Amino acid sequence: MAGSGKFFVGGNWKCNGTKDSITKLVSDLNSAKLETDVDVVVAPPFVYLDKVKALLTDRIEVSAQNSWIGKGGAFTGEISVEQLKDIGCKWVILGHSERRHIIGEDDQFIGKKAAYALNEGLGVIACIGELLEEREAGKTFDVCFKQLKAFADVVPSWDNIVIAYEPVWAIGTGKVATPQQAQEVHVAVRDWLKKNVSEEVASKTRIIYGGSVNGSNCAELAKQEDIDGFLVGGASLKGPEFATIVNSVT
Ligand SMILES: O=C(COP(=O)(O)O)NO
Repeated sequence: MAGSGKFFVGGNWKCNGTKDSITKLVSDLNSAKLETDVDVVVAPPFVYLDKVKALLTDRIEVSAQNSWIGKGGAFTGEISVEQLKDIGCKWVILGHSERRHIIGEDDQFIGKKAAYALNEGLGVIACIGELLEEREAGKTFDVCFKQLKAFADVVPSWDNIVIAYEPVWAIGTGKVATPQQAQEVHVAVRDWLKKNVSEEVASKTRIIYGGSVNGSNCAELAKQEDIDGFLVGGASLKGPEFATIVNSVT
């Protein structure tokens, strides 16, 4: 399995940063004291991936924020899994809600991307999560299970998958899910894996939470039994705060 820690914390830098700000952020991350049982991954914008990989110590891996659905070639604007591996990238975030709801990627397209990346040896951070109106309509589990099924139908194995539950209404809003709200969905996801994949996959797969996680709310969330880490957006752009979040999960 890519990464052997019991816990997993990713920093999704999204479309943020400059050469100078990222050099400073990496310097802060390199000097942070990080708990050992946590796999730590940061996902810079593509243009800075190689630079960040070269500057980071081995303690932190890099992830892409997306990858192409197959081999490279005449696909203008796309980045292939082969190219990501060529620069030492070990992970890719797929199915992020911003790619689902802004770019328009559907479940099957995302599932095929995940299958290709896994078959080529990348780890996949597989994102799921409901819209506010879906939660208010009582459809949270239906939405998450449908998104999960689109991965399960095609992935070759679950060994290198981390599931990130990111309620869309909590992303970038400051409206973090309560520990109880997050735990309820994480338990349901683990139960879905047990029923639809296997007991072993259900117990081994790390299920992480994302959506307005910060240095103040991470400890309460991390106490929940089925929260195995975080996928952090805004707070991951601040090195010391991201280190606080990493160290809160053990
Ligand atoms: O999208 C997110 C979460 O973003 P925020 O922490 O900024 O809510 N992670 O992938």
